[in-house]
Amino acid sequence: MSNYAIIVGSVLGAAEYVADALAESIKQNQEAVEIHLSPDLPAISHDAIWIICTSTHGAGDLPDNIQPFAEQLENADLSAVSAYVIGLGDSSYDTFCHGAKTMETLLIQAGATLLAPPCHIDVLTYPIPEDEAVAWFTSQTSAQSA
Ligand SMILES: Cc1cc2nc3c(=O)[nH]c(=O)nc-3n(C[C@H](O)[C@H](O)[C@H](O)COP(=O)(O)O)c2cc1C
Repeated sequence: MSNYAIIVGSVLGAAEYVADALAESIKQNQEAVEIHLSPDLPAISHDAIWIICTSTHGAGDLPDNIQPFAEQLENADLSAVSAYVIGLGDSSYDTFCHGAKTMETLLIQAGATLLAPPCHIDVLTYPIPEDEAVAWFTSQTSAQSA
């Protein structure tokens, strides 16, 4: 069983790079991780810690690849799930990181526990968002295990 499930929403690949970098960091700590690029709720363990890693496109929309998963969450019971949310966005949009905010709302409505306030990464400030994401995630997991 994986310790972590990274659930990716990406159009152009940046969130996928972030997921890959997070997975590398997790594996270095001898923990198991699965990346879900076409996430499907029944295939994702509720015992793993979920990391939702999504960008925003359109006018505050979720990427197409994660939209079916978002719909599955609408009627789900996630009371056994603990999760982190990492959003990628561009602050020149007034819908900055709305995709990640949508996922946060869905998780909470379904009863999941957020292990930390979401991390919203502005790609204008952090052109290499995976570095920022790994630094944030490492600080969160260190705080949890302290
Ligand atoms: C057509 C288009 C629409 C976008 N719309 C938004 C938006 O509404 N809000 C936001 O925060 N970022 C928006 N972005 C920025 C992307 O979320 C950002 O570039 C992100 O890094 C893309 O990640 P991805 O490659 O994983 O899809 C948009 C980017 C594009 C190209």
